[in-house]
Amino acid sequence: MSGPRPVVISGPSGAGKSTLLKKLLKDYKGVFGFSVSRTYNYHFTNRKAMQEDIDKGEFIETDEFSGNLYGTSKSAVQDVRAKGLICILDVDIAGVRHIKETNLDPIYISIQPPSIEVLEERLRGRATETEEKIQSRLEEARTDMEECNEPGLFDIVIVNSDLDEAYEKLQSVLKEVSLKSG
Ligand SMILES: Nc1ncnc2c1ncn2[C@@H]1O[C@H](COP(=O)(O)OP(=O)(O)OP(=O)(O)O)[C@@H](O)[C@H]1O
Repeated sequence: MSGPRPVVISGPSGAGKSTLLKKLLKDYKGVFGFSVSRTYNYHFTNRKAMQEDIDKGEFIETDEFSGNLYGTSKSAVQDVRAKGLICILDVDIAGVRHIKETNLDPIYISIQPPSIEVLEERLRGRATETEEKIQSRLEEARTDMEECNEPGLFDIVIVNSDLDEAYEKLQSVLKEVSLKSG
């Protein structure tokens, strides 16, 4: 498969994934791409077709919302790659494990907060979540912070303490493994 390898970005909510990705997209315009999610509504035949594709393992992630099924298919990721763009996949750790079972061969990067306390501050500072949501995110973060060090799961774990330093690291990892291969 020609084209640059996709990049998986994972890590707890509030660790700084969007902040880092935003900088990356601004500094490297036209280098990155996102796979377009396919949406199937409640219409029976569409939904059935999507379910069949899910059963065949064609999707790397799916979600259901208001009776609609959403998903990112493997072919959508390959389409981005075929265009010579680095496909960014922002997924949770379950998504990482799922992608490992495919032949997509991405680079796996985990973005971690320096500590759970700092993460909590950032989540509160962002002021986008209810208290209940903050608590459930912190709970999920504890698991994520442990699992990210599992041998072989991520190619690199970047601790986002100082934003500029974390961004430098992210760029250098991408330059080493992906930015050059397009
Ligand atoms: N290095 C940093 N130092 C201080 N604040 C930071 C740093 N990185 C990100 N932040 C701030 O922390 C908050 C959470 O960051 P961000 O929204 O990028 O997280 P995220 O990982 O994308 O979360 P989600 O998965 O919920 O989208 C934001 O308000 C952001 O401005």
